Amino acid sequence: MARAIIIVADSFGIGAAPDAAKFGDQGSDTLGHIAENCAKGLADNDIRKGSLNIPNMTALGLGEAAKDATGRVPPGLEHGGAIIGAFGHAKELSRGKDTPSGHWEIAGVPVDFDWGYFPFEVPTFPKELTDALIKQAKLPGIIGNCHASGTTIIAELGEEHIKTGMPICYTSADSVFQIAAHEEHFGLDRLYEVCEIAFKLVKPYNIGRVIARPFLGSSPADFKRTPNRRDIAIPPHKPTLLDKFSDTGGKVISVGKIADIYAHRGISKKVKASGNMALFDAMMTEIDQAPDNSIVFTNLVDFDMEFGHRRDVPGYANALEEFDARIPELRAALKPGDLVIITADHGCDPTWRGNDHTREFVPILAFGPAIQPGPIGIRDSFADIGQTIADHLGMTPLAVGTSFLNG
Ligand SMILES: O=P(O)(O)O[C@H]1O[C@H](CO)[C@@H](O)[C@H]1O
Ligand SMILES: [Mn+2]
Ligand SMILES: [Mn+2]
Repeated sequence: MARAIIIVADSFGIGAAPDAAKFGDQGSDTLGHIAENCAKGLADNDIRKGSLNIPNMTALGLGEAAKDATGRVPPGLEHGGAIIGAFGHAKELSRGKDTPSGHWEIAGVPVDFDWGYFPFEVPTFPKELTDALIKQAKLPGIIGNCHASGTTIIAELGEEHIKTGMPICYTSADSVFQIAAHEEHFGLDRLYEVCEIAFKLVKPYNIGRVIARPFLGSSPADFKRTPNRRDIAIPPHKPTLLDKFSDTGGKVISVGKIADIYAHRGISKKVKASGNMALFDAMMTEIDQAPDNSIVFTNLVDFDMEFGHRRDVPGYANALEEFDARIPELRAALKPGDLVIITADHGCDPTWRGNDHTREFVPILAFGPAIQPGPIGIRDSFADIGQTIADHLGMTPLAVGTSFLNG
């Protein structure tokens, strides 16, 4: 009688990874820098104030895990009482610090090859690629053609896009080709269709994902991306925990963008919602209904998309506090054979230069009625999470990773 609940707080790193310098990320620390800013009163706004207030994750051992990762407990996360979770930190074996690499590694499949990336120069996309896209998708042209933050480029080019009908194509330090277009003027189905064409065209460049980024509004003051984002992703190169578990009759319930990230492989049910709290609500409903022998797998994307990439420290702090406040509700809903793991897929330090991810350790906070609390130390791969879940669910061990249950 067992179930597993995985929650990826997207981008919630807890300190620079040993190989962070390779990425220009030495010294990055998503949690630590947020906590420091909060403690100094630099993350006060209308919604939140003062020190980072996340008592539930702190009681699960987050401060101690951060201390093991960086040498100090982030301010506000000191904990006097007993720690009630199994806690640790994990480094990433995969070569990239992107979302698919992090998630696939969590599910036992580290990414041991290099994704393709587009160069920082402008135009960023090869001419053959954009020419083919314009021709095959019958477009009047494209605009953007650079590295950009999605919200900034919509503000800059949204009006031109509406006027000309040319979609906004951009990329980031991730292996992505993103297309932003107006849901009404350009049309949502048309955008999805253009993305499908682009997905075929970027294959030779080894690009991991094409992402449709629809938006609404009439001027830079009110342009807003809608929840109709769609990721078209390359499937994992080897069977993941999800594939193996589904193959043996287990049920995998995706909440949020999990299904997209695994290219819909090994998924039994998909639930979507917009915003971390709505995703949490959806997750609670699924936990309530999920049968024995199931995995409820949730990605909370706002941490990354709304706050990490946007370099919004108060926003990130508030999102952590909102999430933390719901942990008692989650604990109360657990059944005897449940294992919950809270983790992340990479960092995205909101105090860091630029607007990209940061190469960091991720936290592992594990708990459940029969899970022994205490340190699980530094883990050599995110794959230890998948292996632990395989162990908990009584599966044949995965090829990569070491279970931290009872040991
Ligand atoms: O700036 P936006 O469009 O949110 O892009 C972000 O979202 C992409 C996919 O998660 C990443 O590549 C990152 O750059
Ligand atoms: Mn991510
Ligand atoms: Mn991201």
